[in-house]
Amino acid sequence: MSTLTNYTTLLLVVLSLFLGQRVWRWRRTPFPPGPRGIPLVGNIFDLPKKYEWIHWAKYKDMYGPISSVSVMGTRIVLLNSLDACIELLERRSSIYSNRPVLPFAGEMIGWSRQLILCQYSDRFRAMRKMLFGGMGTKAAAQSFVPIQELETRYFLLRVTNSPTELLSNIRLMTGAILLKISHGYTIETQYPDPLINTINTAADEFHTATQPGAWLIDTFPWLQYVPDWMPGSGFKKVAQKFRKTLDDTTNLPHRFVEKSMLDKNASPSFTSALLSNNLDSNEIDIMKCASASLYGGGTDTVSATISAFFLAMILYPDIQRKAQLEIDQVVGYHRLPTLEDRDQLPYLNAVHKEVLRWHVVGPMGIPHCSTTDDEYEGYLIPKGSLVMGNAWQISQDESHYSTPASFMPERFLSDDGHIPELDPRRYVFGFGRRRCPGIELADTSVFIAMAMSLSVFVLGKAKDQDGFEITPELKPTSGTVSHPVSYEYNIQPRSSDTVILIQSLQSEHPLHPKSDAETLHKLKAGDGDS
Ligand code: HEM
Repeated sequence: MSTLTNYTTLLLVVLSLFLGQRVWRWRRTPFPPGPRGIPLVGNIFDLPKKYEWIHWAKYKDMYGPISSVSVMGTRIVLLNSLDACIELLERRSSIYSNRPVLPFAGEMIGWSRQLILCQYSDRFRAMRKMLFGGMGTKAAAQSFVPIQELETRYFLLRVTNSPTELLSNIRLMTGAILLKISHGYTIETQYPDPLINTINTAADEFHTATQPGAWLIDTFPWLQYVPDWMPGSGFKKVAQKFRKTLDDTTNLPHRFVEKSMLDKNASPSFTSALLSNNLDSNEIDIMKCASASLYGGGTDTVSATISAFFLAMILYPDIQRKAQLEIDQVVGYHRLPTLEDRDQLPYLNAVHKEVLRWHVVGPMGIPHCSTTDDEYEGYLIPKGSLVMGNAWQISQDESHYSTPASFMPERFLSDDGHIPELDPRRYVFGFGRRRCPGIELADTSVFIAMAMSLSVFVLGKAKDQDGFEITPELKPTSGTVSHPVSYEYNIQPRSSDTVILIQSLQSEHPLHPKSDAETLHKLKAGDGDS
């Protein structure tokens, strides 16, 4: 008994010393600098309403590469240098790989089961492992190149037939590629595809559900337990509706693959490859969410990058011509370029990098969340902080880039002893264990679209009613994924040779391949009956 008391006393002494030391540290170590907040709500009025990355980048001049604000008790840490991003989000990734807990979007609707909001856990690791094995390496991604090349050919045909629909056709191509890769699903191109409609609705609902401050339950999580009949509990109905859409985006395409495999007509895909491995029910659930993350993570980002590429070609016709000349010299005039030509197209590779740097489509990435207290450069980063790396700031950093405001692919070439500047793929895909799992697919999809499009089209400025050229501008939209605001353009076949080349595609590929929309409709209807 007395030994027990001694142990207890010892334990209490150690515990109080430990706590005392922590409180002492907390008192002594300041948070990363930032503007002074007001009681209770903190810096809520310092949060930017748009162009977050430009707003936060100004903090670098004011406070240095690491700064912070506090909103309703949560510390938001802003990293405005590549070194800080690498040190915290990569070298210390065991601490900085969580995502914020969002009671409404994450728990009530179910987004925390999907990769994007999944906590750093076994489920997260299992999803990332499946994605890495299925497409994370160059060799794995290689197996999807035929799909990317075929869908890009369809894109060329569609743009030729309806040149005013360039931007919507970019999105159609990207969606078609990703659903073919994830589930072997062929989208409908003549009327709105039912699967794409459902996924787009889920994306809109995600946006609504994750609006900061829009849902009281995110501040007071106990509200989820209020009974349905209570006034003010309408958010529960909204959550139920959004949850159904989210479940559909995960379950419907999965059932489509199961049915195609049973009918022995499944196209090879990420899902069908994993399903052949006799997974248990937990692994199947994880795999469904991993597959669903491909369209969700890839469509907007890849479309925005390709759209920025076309805009750059309109604004910089000399660069367009130089890239076309390089393609002509390597590929000739009688076939389309393929991914195999890539190593022989250094200038086009440089244009690709410059597009990624010129318009950073995920300028602030997705917030990481820290799981323990940490100290960096003499500042305390408390557990539960949201940590964001400003990729846009890095893209404009003069210590990495000469004249960063200019569109200058040459900066990435190694001709005549020139040392290439920092490859933007180092930071535009995020950092550490949360780094984008679709890098390889994004890299090849964008390159193929650039090479094939430049080989057959010439991009130029549109003209107004009086015949004057309209010069578009790069105006990014705000938000997690930033698109160039839509712009005017003129797109034409490059020459009579390219007209013949495009016509030959028409005879090789039907413009409207038979889609899987009908099967999906049936699966959806069956779902309604059950
Ligand atoms: C140019 C195209 C793309 C860009 C610029 C991009 C960028 C990013 C960035 C910045 C992140 C956040 C990383 C972080 O938190 O540190 C991310 C995450 C993610 N990306 Fe991409 N991405 C692109 C294409 C793709 C593609 C093609 C896919 C799927 C095939 C994809 C799937 C995802 C997923 C699922 C996540 C969440 C990862 C996680 O939370 O663990 N992305 N991406």
